[in-house]
Amino acid sequence: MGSMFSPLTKNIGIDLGTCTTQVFVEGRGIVMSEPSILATDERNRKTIAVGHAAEQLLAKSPETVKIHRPLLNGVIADYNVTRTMLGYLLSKCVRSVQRLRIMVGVPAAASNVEKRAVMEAIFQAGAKEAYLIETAAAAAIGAGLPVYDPVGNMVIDIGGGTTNIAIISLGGIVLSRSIHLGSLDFDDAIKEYIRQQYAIVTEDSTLEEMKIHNGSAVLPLEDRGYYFTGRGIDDGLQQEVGVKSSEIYRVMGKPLVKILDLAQDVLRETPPELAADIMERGIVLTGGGSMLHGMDQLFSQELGVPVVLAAEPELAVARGTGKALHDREKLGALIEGAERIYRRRF
Ligand SMILES: Nc1ncnc2c1ncn2[C@@H]1O[C@H](COP(=O)(O)OP(=O)(O)OP(=O)(O)O)[C@@H](O)[C@H]1O
Repeated sequence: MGSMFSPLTKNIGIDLGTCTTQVFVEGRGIVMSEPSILATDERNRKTIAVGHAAEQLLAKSPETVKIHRPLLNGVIADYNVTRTMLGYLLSKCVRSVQRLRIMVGVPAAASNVEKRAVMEAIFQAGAKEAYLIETAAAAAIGAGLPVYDPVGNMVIDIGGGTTNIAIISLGGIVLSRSIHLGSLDFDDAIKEYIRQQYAIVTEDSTLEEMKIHNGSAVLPLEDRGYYFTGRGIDDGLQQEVGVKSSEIYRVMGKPLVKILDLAQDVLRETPPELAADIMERGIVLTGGGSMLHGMDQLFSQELGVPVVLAAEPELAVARGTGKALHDREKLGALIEGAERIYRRRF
């Protein structure tokens, strides 16, 4: 493998997320974090903006612009848009002459077809070598867990559209589960509540802000109000409403319970000697969704296990994919890879 030593080869880890795409370049760290959004001009179907720039267009919502969110529940929903978005984002991170070796995280529940689509998108975006790793394994590595040691490590990665849970030991996955449920489902639960309770509809960005600023996974000590404007369902008029933290806490309970149930199932199925390690060493939470206020406290209370939030939890998967690429010889069982044998133009 002479190419391994080529100075032009760049190891790149990507968290191709439902909400955010993050790029880790070996030697530089996280170089990009952009919303997984692409905008096209409807008149000629051309791409006009990607990431933050596309998000800004969304706010202005001109009629000639169509906004695409090519990922759903952690997997590719629109292949062509994903390929274009990835190619564009990568072109901003690396020089075209560089030989790219790329690793991307995929949920445990991704089908072979879904995995092939990710692999193909990586090649089409310019990679010479493409690798996949389960999202939760990448998160554990990115969070700095001792995944090679003969101890049980448990990680729960709560993203926008998926939650991935894994038990890792001796450089391999002992058990992993994923569910099509994440922090976007908290937004949906709040949206539905506001619609029913106040007969108001509001922007997705407002719902997200409400969740981040006033949401809580545990009963909030201080019941603060969040004031926002929305459009009345009956009269179409703008009106201001205040929603309390305790209301937001209550409506998020349903999706939260499903994530807790999955974590409980995983713990129940974990071999006893590894379960004992986890009871002692605790569980690590990663992913943007884990940053919800009180999430670690809730998991700890309900599972009866110490729980810690990783440092910069939203970056763990991207960091982990990059680190795993560097250690890919050691992590044979954890990753799938292929070298491009044909060249197509992006
Ligand atoms: N401080 C915060 N409190 C609560 N939620 C947050 C916070 N910060 C970010 N989030 C939520 O995290 C989610 C995005 O997390 P992340 O970037 O890990 O997901 P993703 O990787 O795009 O999704 P997936 O892994 O499901 O494909 C968003 O729904 C966002 O609202």
